[in-house]
Amino acid sequence: MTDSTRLRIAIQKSGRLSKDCQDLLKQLGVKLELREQRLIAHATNMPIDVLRVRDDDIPGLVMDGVCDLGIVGENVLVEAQAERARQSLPSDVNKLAKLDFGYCRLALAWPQELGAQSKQWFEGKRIATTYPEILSQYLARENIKASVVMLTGSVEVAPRAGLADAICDLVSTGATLEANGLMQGETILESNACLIQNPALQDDAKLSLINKLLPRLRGVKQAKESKYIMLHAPKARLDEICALLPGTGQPTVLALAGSEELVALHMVSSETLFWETMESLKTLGASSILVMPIEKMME
Ligand SMILES: Nc1ncnc2c1ncn2[C@@H]1O[C@H](COP(=O)(O)OP(=O)(O)OP(=O)(O)O)[C@@H](O)[C@H]1O
Ligand SMILES: O=P(O)(O)OC[C@H]1O[C@H](OP(=O)(O)OP(=O)(O)O)[C@H](O)[C@@H]1O
Ligand SMILES: [Mg+2]
Repeated sequence: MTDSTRLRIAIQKSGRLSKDCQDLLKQLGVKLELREQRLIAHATNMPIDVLRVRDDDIPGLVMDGVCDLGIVGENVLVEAQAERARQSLPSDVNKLAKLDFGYCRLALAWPQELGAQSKQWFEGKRIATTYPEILSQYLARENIKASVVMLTGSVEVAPRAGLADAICDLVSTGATLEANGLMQGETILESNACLIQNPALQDDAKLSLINKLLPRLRGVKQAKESKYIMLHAPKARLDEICALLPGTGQPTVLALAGSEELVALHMVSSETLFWETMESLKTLGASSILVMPIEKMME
């Protein structure tokens, strides 16, 4: 029996988003005992239950209020919203955050041997996809009359199998398209994993728990984008050195024992192109440069 007073979060059970979702919950301080066979995991330190389901089911579970929160790819969310709106089912969610994993794009592709094609080529063709709503909306927008062949997986084999002339599927590195002799065309949708909430949620205790988790989520994101930097710098070039390291707050400048010209500088920086920056710092006279990852941050 599940307890309806506990915040319910739906995540993908096994697939591309599962590990990132589990890691994120851990970084947010949610302690879970995940057992492979269990579809519900109870947090041991917060009133949170995690439901582990197929990703396609996540938007509906959140829209119907079965779960309060969900983590799902925007591709699946947009498709479910269009399908449910057409069936007059609840299709609203509050998008609380775009997450920094699950990046992919939904794109058109066709057999490589046909070479480059314009949009007009799709007229009268059969296009295989797992995203019939998004594809149909695109075709209507572009005024292309083509038929949509719905497949739940292995879409890339459809042209070779004679099921379709072209496909509309997810692409990340492009390796799957290449392996299947397909050429990538226009991107219809760019997608990331996102955190969604049931818009009708009114339970004060659950809302305040969400309001506690959201700053932590921002802290995790900010920590990933930041580095802690320690270096020795000539006093005379301190301003130039700091200018190379955009960051939060003021740097800490400490005296170095036995040195008149050098100081130690510690700071948090959002600079990411680190090898290039370190080389520029060296030419300004910096030495003993250490760059360290930050696990959590709260300003
Ligand atoms: N190659 C990729 N790189 C990054 N993210 C991806 C990639 N392919 C898919 N995704 C994202 O991850 C989500 C889950 O992908 P996955 O392939 O695990 O789904 P699935 O096979 O439909 O899983 P399920 O069994 O849960 O229905 C996709 O909806 C998309 O948002
Ligand atoms: O451009 P790429 O980096 O090759 O990634 C694209 C592939 O990744 C996803 O499938 P996944 O590998 O998750 O397998 P699935 O289709 O069995 O879910 C997607 O459906 C594509 O087939
Ligand atoms: Mg799925």
